[in-house]
Amino acid sequence: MEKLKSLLPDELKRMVWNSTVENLPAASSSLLEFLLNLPQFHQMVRDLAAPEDSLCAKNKAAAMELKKKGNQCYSNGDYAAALHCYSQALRVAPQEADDRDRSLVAALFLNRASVFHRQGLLKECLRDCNRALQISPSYSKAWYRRGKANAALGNRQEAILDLGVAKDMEISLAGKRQIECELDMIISQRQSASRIVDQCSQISTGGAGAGEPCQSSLSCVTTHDKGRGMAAQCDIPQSSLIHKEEPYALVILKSSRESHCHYCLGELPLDTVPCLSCSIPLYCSERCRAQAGGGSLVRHQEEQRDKSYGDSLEKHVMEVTSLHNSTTAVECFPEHKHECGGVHWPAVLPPDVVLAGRILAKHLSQTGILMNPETLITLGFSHNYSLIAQGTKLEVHIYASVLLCCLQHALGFELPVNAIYLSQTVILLSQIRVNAMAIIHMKSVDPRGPHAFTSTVEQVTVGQAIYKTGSMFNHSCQPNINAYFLSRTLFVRTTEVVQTGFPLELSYGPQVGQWDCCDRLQILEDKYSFRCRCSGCSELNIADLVLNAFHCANPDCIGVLLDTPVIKYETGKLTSSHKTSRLNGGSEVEKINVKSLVCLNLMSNNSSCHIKPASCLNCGHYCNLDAAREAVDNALSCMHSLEDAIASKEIPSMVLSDASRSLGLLRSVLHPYNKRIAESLLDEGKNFVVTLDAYPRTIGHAYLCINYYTCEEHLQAEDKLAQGFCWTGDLRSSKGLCSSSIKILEVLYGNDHIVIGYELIKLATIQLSLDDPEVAKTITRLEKIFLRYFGAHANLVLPYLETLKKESLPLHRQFSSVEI
Ligand SMILES: C[S@@+](CC[C@H](N)C(=O)[O-])C[C@H]1O[C@@H](n2cnc3c(N)ncnc32)[C@H](O)[C@@H]1O
Repeated sequence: MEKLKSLLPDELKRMVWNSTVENLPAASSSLLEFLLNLPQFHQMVRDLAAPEDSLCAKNKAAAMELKKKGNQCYSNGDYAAALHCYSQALRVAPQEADDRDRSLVAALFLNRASVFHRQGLLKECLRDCNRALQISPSYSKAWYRRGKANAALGNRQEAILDLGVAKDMEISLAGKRQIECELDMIISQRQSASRIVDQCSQISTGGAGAGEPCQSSLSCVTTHDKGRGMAAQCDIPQSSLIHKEEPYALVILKSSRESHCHYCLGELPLDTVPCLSCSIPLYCSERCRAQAGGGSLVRHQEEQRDKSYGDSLEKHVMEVTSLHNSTTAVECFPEHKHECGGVHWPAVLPPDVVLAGRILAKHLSQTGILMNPETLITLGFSHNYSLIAQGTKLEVHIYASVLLCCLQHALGFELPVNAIYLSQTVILLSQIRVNAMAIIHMKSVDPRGPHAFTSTVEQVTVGQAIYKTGSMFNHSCQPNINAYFLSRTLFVRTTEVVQTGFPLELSYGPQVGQWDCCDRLQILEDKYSFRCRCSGCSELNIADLVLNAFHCANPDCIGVLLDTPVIKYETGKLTSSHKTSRLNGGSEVEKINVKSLVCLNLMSNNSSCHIKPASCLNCGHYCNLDAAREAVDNALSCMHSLEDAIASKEIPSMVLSDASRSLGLLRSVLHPYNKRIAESLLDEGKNFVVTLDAYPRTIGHAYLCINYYTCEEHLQAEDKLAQGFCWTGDLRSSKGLCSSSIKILEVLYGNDHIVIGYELIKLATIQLSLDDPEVAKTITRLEKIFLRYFGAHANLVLPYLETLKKESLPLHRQFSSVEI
């Protein structure tokens, strides 16, 4: 990209930089003319789109090498390494490749099944046997392995049938005898059968609450300040499911490519299913692969059935080896199909460019030839082209040109590369910038796993997608709806009662309580190019006043001292409207800060009255803010040392006591609800990814929730200390700090905000570790908050909730039992 940019003449760059929607075709025409005459551009497109030069194509030699390596690892008992080799081999093995007259792919599936069997992963073993048998129905070893896995799973009847087929197919006498022994053993066991369920069918068919109907009470309205948006057509109760939608187009993010299914975005199982024509995507099941356009298994050419079995065996063979039983046709757009076959571009281009390619391909497949390029704009999304920064504009143009040429390789000349289509693709990319939604999943903890408490629980952005109706919801920093995802499906739920005609607005990211007004406005302008006009940014609210405030110099006064930028934004609100928004936190907050708000309101009504920086809004006391800032910087550097110590998993007691002192200092200089007391000093939860096997279970337990919470922006200074105390085993101190951080969050966000829910998870796990019966109350409150945000889907979104509930039951009973 940089190389191409550097080759463009300055005049052309200026033309693109200064282009508007109106003169876009002229700029596109000049750019395209230049690029199409540039050998480097053609080379780049060839590198990305020509399958013959691609490293992403299937490669039999590489697959054979990996198979050999896998076999060595298997013989040495290194099953994890063998599994890795076989999975990699499956990724690059061509479907039609043979290995000693047997399908190479079938042999690899069977080898991987053997590894799973050794590792006790019987369902994975069974699925891989099925795959081997669908390609090679007469693979006796695969029938044998299937029989053994079914027997171990207690599926006695299936096992008997499998081994019956294996025995019939086995040529050697010794082999037949061994199978007979197995059969006798199984027949003598009396266990009931159960079939295994497809990996992601639970989500796609529902699971608890997934069948919940939507309230069809939305209408699309237009306002002068926010454009189109959604509003309530009638009064909608809190926690109602108001919208459910499949994506128009979706792309997985690079960071999740090796860990999540490229279609449903669920976490990948160990028995991954690769694309059959290229080595890029991985799927969790054949069904997802078929839906994405990654192809379906085909029967190996040598597999001529010249043998017939008895009736029951015949039926069994047909059922197991049928190529269609796992990929029942589901109506969908095969979104990977056009970019498959070993081309590089889906692996190299940024996700929003790949997403644009998927949208174009879908549009083309639905409408036939793109006769009228104007129809692209009528996809109906708003865009921010004229507001994009100059440098970014140039990149958008070059990416659009590359994408069009790559797509033409796949789709042929139905997709012409000309100025009109380039302009449309540029607009499409600007639409994606404004309308694409980040698909966020919570990384689940398997409560049944042997290391349940060693897993981290965090929010992971796994994909980016366009939802046609979902994109119509406007933003508010004080949202009244919550958007979340199960698999790739978008769900939208009200988080409060919404009256008829009121706008239904979600948060695009920043919320009141999380950042102050100035930061929120900046983020929204940078990312979405709009000036937010929500209630949070136009009406006074407690959180915006206290987030960056200092403590009054008079220790007995609880009024706020504001810095100059905050004063600018807060008084700006007053001139535009004289309203006071939610007083989060109820009576306590009103007591503390209502005076400040009244003071601000008075000033707004009296133009001769000005808010003075560094003077308390309550009592007028002056404070030296420079000295206060210096003290804060020193305290924060101690907190950073604690953060480093936690990351290195060794916390010297000095660091912990310095951090405790610093917290005291922060509390004396900053307003009690200042963001920096509450703010995360850590980036993400990644520093906390630790194996807790080495730690006592109680600490591990308490620690889990901390991992969880670090995904949030706001990890309190108290939180940091709470982590430190967890590590040193001082769970009581940890619990105290956690409780005070909840109090701050209640003021900033309101009592039942999801952020409080995340913090309560942490409190509950600490309480569980302490055998504290109060945990019952914490979990009841936690459930109420999750119900508000996720309704009946709460347990699907965060399966860990169920684990917590189960763990707390004994304590709950103890707490509620009658004294005798
Ligand atoms: C995802 S679209 C929402 C639908 C859009 N209003 C439309 O007419 O298509 C995002 C765009 O809506 C507008 N918008 C959304 N929330 C807004 C807000 N709080 N204040 C001002 N404009 C907003 C901005 O133009 C933003 O780029």
